[in-house]
Amino acid sequence: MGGRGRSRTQRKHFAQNRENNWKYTNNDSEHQQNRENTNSTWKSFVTQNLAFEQYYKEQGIVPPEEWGTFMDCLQSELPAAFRINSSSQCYLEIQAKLENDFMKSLQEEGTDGSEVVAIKPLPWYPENLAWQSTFSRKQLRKNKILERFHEFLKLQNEIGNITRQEAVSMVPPLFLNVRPDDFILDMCAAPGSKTFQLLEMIHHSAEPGSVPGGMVLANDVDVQRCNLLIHQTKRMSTANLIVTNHEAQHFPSCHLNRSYAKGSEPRETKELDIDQLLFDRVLCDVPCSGDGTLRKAPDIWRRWNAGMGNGLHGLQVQIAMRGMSLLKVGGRMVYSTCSMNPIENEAVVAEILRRCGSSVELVDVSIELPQLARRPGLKRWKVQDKGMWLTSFSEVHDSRRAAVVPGMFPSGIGYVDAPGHGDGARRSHLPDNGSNDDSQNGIGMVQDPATPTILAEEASTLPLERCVRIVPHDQNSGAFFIAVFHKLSPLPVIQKKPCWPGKMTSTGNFQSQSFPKVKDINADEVEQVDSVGNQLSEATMDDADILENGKDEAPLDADCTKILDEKRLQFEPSSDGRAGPELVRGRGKLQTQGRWRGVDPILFYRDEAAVGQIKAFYGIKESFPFKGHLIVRNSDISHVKRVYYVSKSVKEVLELNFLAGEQLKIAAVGLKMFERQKDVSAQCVFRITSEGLPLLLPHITKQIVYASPVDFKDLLQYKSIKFGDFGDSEFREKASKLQFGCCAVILNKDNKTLSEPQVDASTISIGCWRGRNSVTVMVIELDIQELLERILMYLEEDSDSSLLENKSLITAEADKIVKAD
Ligand SMILES: C[S@@+](CC[C@H](N)C(=O)[O-])C[C@H]1O[C@@H](n2cnc3c(N)ncnc32)[C@H](O)[C@@H]1O
Repeated sequence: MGGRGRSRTQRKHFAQNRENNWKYTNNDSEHQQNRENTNSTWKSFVTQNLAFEQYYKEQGIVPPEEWGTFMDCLQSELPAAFRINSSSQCYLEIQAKLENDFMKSLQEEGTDGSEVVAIKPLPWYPENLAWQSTFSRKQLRKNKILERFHEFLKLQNEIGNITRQEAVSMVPPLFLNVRPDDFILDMCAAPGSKTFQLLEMIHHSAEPGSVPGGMVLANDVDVQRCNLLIHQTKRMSTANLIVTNHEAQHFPSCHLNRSYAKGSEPRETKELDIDQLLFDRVLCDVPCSGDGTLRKAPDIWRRWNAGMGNGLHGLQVQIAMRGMSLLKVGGRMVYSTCSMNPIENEAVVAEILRRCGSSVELVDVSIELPQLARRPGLKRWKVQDKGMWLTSFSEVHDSRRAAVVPGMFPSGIGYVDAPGHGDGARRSHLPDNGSNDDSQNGIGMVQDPATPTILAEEASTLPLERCVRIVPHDQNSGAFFIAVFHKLSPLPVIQKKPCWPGKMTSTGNFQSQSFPKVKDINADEVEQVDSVGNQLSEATMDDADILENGKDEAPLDADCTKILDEKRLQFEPSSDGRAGPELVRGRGKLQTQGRWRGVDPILFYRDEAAVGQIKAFYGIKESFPFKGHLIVRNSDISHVKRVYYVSKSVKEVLELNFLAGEQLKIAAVGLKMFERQKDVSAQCVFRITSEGLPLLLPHITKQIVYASPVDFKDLLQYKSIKFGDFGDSEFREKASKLQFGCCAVILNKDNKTLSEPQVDASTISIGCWRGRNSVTVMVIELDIQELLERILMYLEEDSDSSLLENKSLITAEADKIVKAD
């Protein structure tokens, strides 16, 4: 399929098979025409919504002369985009394949005879790591000519070498300026594409076998989506991740509390580096109406209404405020949505600035990512409620004050009902943020109650132009909104202003109305929350609050490893990995993780004998931080099935969490490094997992054997080979001298004589099982397929004809696997 030398006829056929979704003209009548002839693949969806058009025209999110182009773009399918995982072993190979193979083979001939680029790196993404094609995902699936490229994307995505992700969704993590040692909180993380990106960033420059100093704590309220996130991030094989399941607006504080340590199992917590869980970077990619994804999810056209954004504003403010309180001084927080609605964007940013006052600044990022086309944030907008346009809170009818709050308006100014209200009497302003009167920022614009209110259209005096708006037609993408905050000092004690539905009384108190299950974010930080004006301090969470929050949460299926495990186990002899904690639950015993019922526990693995046996069997070097870094998820230590490895950073957070009374409800943590095997003849019952091997390999001195390219290929192809059938006598001899049990087979690319194990970034290795008479591969089919393809590529470069003879066999094997998948 495909290939560099594709003929002209093929190219024309290819051109006819796809829509021309990269060419736009500026002629408006043409646009109208285009819109009427909505492209065929979208016929099943209505791609119009008059309320949408009326709303955004009125909000002025693009100038009137661009409206046609904007709508045309929204009504066309989104080009597919993907990111190369820079921490993957073969990311340079993937880059080379895209540049040297697909970029050329997918080129299309333009109408004027010129070549049109079909895939290209996104110019604003560093190091050519992100790519965009001119085909939509649907076209990739359906178009025969794109089949080879599509198969490539699918395979690399599953393995974790690339992540298919909408281009603009890659932007927020870039604005976080992540460093390898950062502690990062991803507050609304599922399904996890940005979490994956954040992990890539902290792992980017890590040497093989080294663990970066930072960590990512990825949180989501939705259990099912949390499971997706865990599945997604498993492809990363990282020891630096914790996944939690909380409402972000109530994300717990973890404060060192020595009293919790009493009576619990002994922990190595004498010297904790941290005594409070705060983060260097916080990502608030909040739930939103999502109309920036219309090109990818056209069903939103049908569902869209202005109320969607209004309904989310309060929650978005709460989540962002909680994020801000968990951010370290000097840290950066990114607030983002895939919505175009100013109520979910600028209005939220303005409210954060008003609440945080001079503790926080909105960062001007105009010189960052210079190639990214963006527009400044809006300073003026209106609120639409029940079809009515409102320019200030004074216009909100009493009966609607539960739904429309002052913070939604550019000034953020609320009003109290003055005597005589209802018959057109004057209204006076309420203090917005008493202790943060910062006229430069436009904060605390408290008007003299005697001054008559001017009901002119409001404009914010906050520097909202620093926000980043990405509109679809600037670079043929989805729409996104991003705001970057810098925390300058601890959050001040401020007059708290409610943002949830409610009503101001004439005494200035706020009567909360129904906003079920959503407390004000600052509730976590104040002693009493029932009226405006409570004291706000830095993050402290009352334990009782957490218990209360936890009560009605659904039990979490913490063992999300099972999706992948089920695949893996098909090829792994004697594995008892299925007997996970969910089976224990099946027998009627509900696991508990501290205070969290239905969640598998987190325990440091302190079985000295077992840990010592693992260490001795694989000859794990003293220099490798091992003891104290192992975690199990089963309270019955005698039945440990999986052992997870955690980085120093994650270890610290876990230890702090224990000392804080297990505030965090942890769904997944660390890297699965060992798994128990049933084979009793093995000296060590724990095998090294495929995901654990790359990290451990540079640190083990035993159970390693080097294989020639031919023997390595044979192993992958036949899965199990008797000692006598290996071609290389040295390998045969060395393999037969290994102890029974798990071993690592390393590809000796150059057939060198190696006395010492040598591991670098290009080392290819697989986990195997040394049985009585044979060696058996313990790798899932998908990885086998990828490895076979890489070896094929390597053989292509090699001039040894005896190796080349095997090429067709390998290709056939790889094809067989693709088809079976
Ligand atoms: C825009 S999506 C996040 C996308 C994600 N950051 C990514 O890049 O893959 C919003 C997420 O917020 C979650 N969510 C909704 N309400 C939440 C809350 N109160 N606390 C935490 N997460 C919430 C949803 O389950 C959803 O997964």
